[in-house]
Amino acid sequence: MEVRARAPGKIILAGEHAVVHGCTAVAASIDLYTYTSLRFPTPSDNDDTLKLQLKDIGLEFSWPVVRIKELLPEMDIHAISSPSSCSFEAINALASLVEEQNIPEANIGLASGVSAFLWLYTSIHGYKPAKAIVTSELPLGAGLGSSAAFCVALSAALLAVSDFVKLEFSHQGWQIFGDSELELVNKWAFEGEKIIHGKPSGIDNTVSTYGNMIKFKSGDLTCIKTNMPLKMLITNTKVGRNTKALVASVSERTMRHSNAMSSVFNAVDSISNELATIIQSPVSDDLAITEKEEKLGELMEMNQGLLQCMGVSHASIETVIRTTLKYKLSTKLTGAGGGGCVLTLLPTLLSGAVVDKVIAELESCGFQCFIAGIGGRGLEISFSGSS
Ligand SMILES: Nc1ncnc2c1ncn2[C@@H]1O[C@H](COP(=O)(O)OP(=O)(O)O)[C@@H](O)[C@H]1O
Ligand SMILES: C[C@@](O)(CCOP(=O)(O)O)CC(=O)O
Ligand SMILES: [Mg+2]
Repeated sequence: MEVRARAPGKIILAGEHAVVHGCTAVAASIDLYTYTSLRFPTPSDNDDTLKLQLKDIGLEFSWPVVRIKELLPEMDIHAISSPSSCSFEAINALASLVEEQNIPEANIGLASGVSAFLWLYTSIHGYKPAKAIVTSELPLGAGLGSSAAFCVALSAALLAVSDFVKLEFSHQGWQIFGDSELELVNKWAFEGEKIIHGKPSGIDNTVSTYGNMIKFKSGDLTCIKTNMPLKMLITNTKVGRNTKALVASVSERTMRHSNAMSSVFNAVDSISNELATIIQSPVSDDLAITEKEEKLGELMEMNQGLLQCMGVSHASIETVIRTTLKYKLSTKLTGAGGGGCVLTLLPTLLSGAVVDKVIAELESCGFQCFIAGIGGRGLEISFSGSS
């Protein structure tokens, strides 16, 4: 039997970074997914390895399970229901197991993802041989939450066939988990995110697990019901960056200027709350929508200014902002910044011709533009083959 899971990426409409420091943020899932499949070999396969294939990247990693046993301490399988953090010793052991795979220098960013895989796998299935295959529609390391989607899809596939979660599975395509399973997936995915991000807020794994649009503060989520159409242009600057390093740099700035940064974070908190209120308030007509869009655009610009104060903007992001401003459109970075993806609010009454012009101008700078569906599905799983 094979289990598959898919988990969406996300955009953050307001509050990235500040959310790591306990402030409110607003995020929505997008209709781009990371897929994982998991299969255990049969005895006749005579295969005693754990394999991870990153299909679209064209890389495959393989560890004899005895090698994993040598380096990683025995997991307490009863701890599946209460995920625990990876110890310092385990982090080092994972790093050794990953190092032995000689990841090409050009893909070295994947090392933390591979460590997270090994940690999640061995925590849930111990030293059992298996093959996991991962593919993703998300750009990796671009602010759209690929790390969280990876951890959520992986945790879900692993838990779906664990002794702990006994699922009534049907063979009818994508299904959703119950509330308690979703909660457990989200907790495990958060542990995986810690390995990749260092100090995640948990917003990315939460929105990837539950989908929709959410308001998130200190681990608590509130579902936001949107009362207006919301269209965002996503521009990938294609400038590579690393969330862990950016989150750490904001924390360092916070240590240096704690009062000033706490004012910056408080301002972001107010922006996120106001943005959520606007999105949820009822609309009567086109004029009301236009007014709301103007307010949202202004809040996005204010949030971008504060992200710049935190030191996470980038010349490429500023280029997108300048370009879209020529068309009176509001833009902010999304995710950790430092490059990666940028959001531009596309008002309902904006003509298709103008949108095409903006996209053409941005793409002429070497950026890549797309419009994704926002606030849709969260995690889903499916089974195939005989059990
Ligand atoms: N499909 C994947 N396969 C393996 N690792 C992944 C995958 N998706 C994400 N990752 C891991 O997450 C890292 C990117 O995460 P991050 O820097 O947080 O950016 P983002 O989450 O915005 O894409 C990658 O460098 C890799 O380690
Ligand atoms: C910067 C931050 O707020 C979002 C990071 O998102 P991404 O990994 O860049 O997609 C960090 C976090 O909330 O964990
Ligand atoms: Mg991430």
